[in-house]
Amino acid sequence: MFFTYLLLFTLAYLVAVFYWQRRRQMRVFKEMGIPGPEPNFLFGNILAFWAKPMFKTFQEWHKTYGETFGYFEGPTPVLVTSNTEILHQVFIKQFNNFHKRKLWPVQVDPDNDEDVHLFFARGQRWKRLRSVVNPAFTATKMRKMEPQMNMCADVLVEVMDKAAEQSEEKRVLITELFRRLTLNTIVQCALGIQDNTIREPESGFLRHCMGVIEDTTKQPVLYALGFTFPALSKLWMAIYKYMHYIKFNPVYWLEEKINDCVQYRKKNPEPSPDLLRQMLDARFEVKSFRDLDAPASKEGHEETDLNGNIKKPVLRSLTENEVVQHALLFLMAGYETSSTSLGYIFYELATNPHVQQAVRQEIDELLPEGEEANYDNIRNLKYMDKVISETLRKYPLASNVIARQCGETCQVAGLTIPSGMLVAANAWALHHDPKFTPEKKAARSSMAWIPFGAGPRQCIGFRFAWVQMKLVLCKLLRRYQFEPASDLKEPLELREGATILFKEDVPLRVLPLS
Ligand code: HEM
Repeated sequence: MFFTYLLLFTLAYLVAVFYWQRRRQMRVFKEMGIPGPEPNFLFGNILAFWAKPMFKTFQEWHKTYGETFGYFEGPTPVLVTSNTEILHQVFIKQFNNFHKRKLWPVQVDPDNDEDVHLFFARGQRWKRLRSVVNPAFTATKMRKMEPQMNMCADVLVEVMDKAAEQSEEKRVLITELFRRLTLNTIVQCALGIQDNTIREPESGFLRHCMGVIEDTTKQPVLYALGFTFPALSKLWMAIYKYMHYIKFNPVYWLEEKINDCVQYRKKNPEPSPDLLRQMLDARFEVKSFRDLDAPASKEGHEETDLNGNIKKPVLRSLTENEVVQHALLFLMAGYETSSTSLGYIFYELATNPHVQQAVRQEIDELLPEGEEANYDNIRNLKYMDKVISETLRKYPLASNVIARQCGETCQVAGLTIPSGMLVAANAWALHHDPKFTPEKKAARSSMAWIPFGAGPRQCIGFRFAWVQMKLVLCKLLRRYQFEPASDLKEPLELREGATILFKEDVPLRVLPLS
């Protein structure tokens, strides 16, 4: 009996200590004078995202609490803001102290795991990876990849013709086609594989990439536990891996394909413009990534810190595992974002025919007599640039990843941000703020338009995506008139997955121009 009482007393004591600690942690925003929704001591505010997607919840909280507010993911405080001064400080000026991305509760350990790529890496490791991968995305490299992009767009036209012919109304579900196009393009440009995904909806690459994306939304309970008890992250990751051990994980299929490709390319080292060749040339035979991150002083080392200020050398090389992980990252980061963006652009063009006509007119004027669009001449299509910018302003589809974690406690625009706090950009509220409409573009802050994030960790594939979108626009607008199909639902209904995308595919009429 005594032991039962002792056990009950100990349990009650531990629960009380836990409760008291959580309550103390959750006072942080009140002490800073920052408003926000009342947190539950166990989950914080994450249950709100079960009822409504995060990007919509942020917009509602923005209306209730103003441009800067705080909430909790389990015990972790997240400061959400659309204040351009705070964003500028965090993403650019004080990047040295804010170089860490927001971590998800179930993911690899960014400091100790071999399988970490650029997206999750931090500190010197991130700097090394970014400096190796950056040269693969220069203007010169994009110019070399453009013929591949154009070839993929040609196949898209062939497939679109067939799809339109199958219905009397010439109705086509465009996002499914764009997904196949952008995956095919990235497989060719990143891996150098002549894939046929656009023609084959059942392609292995498409099925497995979609499987990975879908998987990010499939374990809400595991994710909730991860947010609530972040200190047990290794346990959540082990459970996640076990679940995939008994149920096939589509990532394994992709890793195997990429690994085969890496082995083949190592044996056949011909020069090629694809991203894999660039990374293989920077491959270095070491036992562990730690040997590459250790400061060294040999030739080829950078001598700057994360902001490019203090001297701290870093080796410009990748391990073989890092090459595979980056190839996988480019597939995943590149195809879904670009296809969803194209979906939004064509939806907007179909529902705003005068804008569609103006883009077409600009193409006809600047690329007369059917001159093929290429990397150099598409730079003159300035109205098209505006249409893409404006669409991404309306729909900042990758907004949920634009966040940073504070390293050491510091001052940001008059606020004391404690170590470990997350700062997230409220991109939807920011982009829809009447202060920052396109007409006021000249006067607005550079932080008012952030669909690709901001600062040194801004999207590395920005130029790749932009060139691809412009080439596709040229190809399709010269050939077709786009109109809403009879069953197009307006306004668009959106859902949140890895990106913010359409709840259902977008049906448009694709009418060949005479
Ligand atoms: C329209 C298409 C795209 C959009 C809207 C988009 C958006 C974003 C955003 C918002 C971020 C986070 C930036 C930040 O935290 O400041 C990001 C990061 C990243 N994106 Fe993209 N992206 C697109 C296309 C691509 C493509 C085509 C690739 C690769 C081929 C790519 C590769 C990456 C990588 C590797 C990162 C992580 C960079 C780092 O942490 O250093 N993205 N992207």
